[in-house]
Amino acid sequence: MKLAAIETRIVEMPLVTPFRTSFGTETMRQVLVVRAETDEAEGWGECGASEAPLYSSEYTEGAAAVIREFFVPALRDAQRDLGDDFDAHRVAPALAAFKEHRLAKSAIETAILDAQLRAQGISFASALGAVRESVPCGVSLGITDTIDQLLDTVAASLDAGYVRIKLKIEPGWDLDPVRAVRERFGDIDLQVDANAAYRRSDARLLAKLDAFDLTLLEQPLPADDLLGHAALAREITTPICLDESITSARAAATAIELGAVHIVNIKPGRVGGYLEARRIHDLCAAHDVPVWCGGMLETGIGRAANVALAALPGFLLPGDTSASERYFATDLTEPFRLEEGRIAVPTGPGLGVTPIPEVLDRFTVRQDRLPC
Ligand SMILES: CC(=O)N[C@@H](Cc1ccc2ccccc2c1)C(=O)O
Ligand SMILES: [Mg+2]
Repeated sequence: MKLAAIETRIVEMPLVTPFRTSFGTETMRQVLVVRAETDEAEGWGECGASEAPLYSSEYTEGAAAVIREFFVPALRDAQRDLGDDFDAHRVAPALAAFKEHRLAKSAIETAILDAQLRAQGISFASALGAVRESVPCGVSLGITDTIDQLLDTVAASLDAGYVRIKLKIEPGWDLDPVRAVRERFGDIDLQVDANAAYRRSDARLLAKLDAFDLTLLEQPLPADDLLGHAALAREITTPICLDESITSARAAATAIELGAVHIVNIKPGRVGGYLEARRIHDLCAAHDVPVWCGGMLETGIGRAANVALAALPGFLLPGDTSASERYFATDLTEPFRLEEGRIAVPTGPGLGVTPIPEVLDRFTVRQDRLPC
């Protein structure tokens, strides 16, 4: 393939409701959208970073800068050296010298992979090894001002058909909301996500969650505290799921070997792309570790790729691949809809969806075209 240019757009889309987690509240999603222009097709990718480096160290403007200053020149060099052999599988090696910036790397790799697959007429799902035509969907519910507000959002989510409820928790908002949801809704599939808000000294408090028979407790401790998660796993019965800690297949292998994780939340952006996400899926399957597909409040671009990934064999638990309307009144692509608790896997070439030009233009606040 011949990569002619990478175009980056900073897009700002209002969220239908504020999304509050232990690390902050989002009311607008600022997303970096990447378009890869090749001689045969164009491809799309999305960077999961947000305006501020609160989930991880990456943030939207920083991702745009690292792509402009370092990644595009490196892709130019890779094309020069590889000629026609350049393709999406050469992107990660071409960018490997640059440390971290995985969300930005993922957006570039996805856009180039999408262009390649569209040119070949192959869907993302078949390229990744999907085995299902639709995937069961869970929903992630933010921290609310009152328990009653939370119970209303849980009721609305169950009415909408979501098959699993995930509650954000933080110190001071944990046992009470979980108990209230259990008392009101019985034995629904329920899990919690702390986004690293607790410490090892909170083990006795976290052990009290065992009474509520949760499917999992996601990332209770800091991303780099694998030994803490391993110790916690010996003190509580709720299965430990890791998100922020799992930055690569090697990190997943380490966490599994240390006994720090029972279930893995796979987020392609967090691990540098869909190809590494597939490797983590394969590694976890070899260790009988269930995985599910996490979410970063993606637009339809990232959502399409995530739904395809979630259709792989080892994705045994419902993910955070919620419908577009969970986050956006108007999505960049045709909206993803929940049907009987499931979302259909796109079947068209590449991602199978494309941004709607006038919507993309309406939400674009900045655009750069970087020749390769
Ligand atoms: C659906 C869900 O809970 N996602 C993340 C947290 C999260 C929440 C909000 C975000 C806003 C902008 C960018 C990334 C974000 C990630 C998680 O599983 O931990
Ligand atoms: Mg999480």
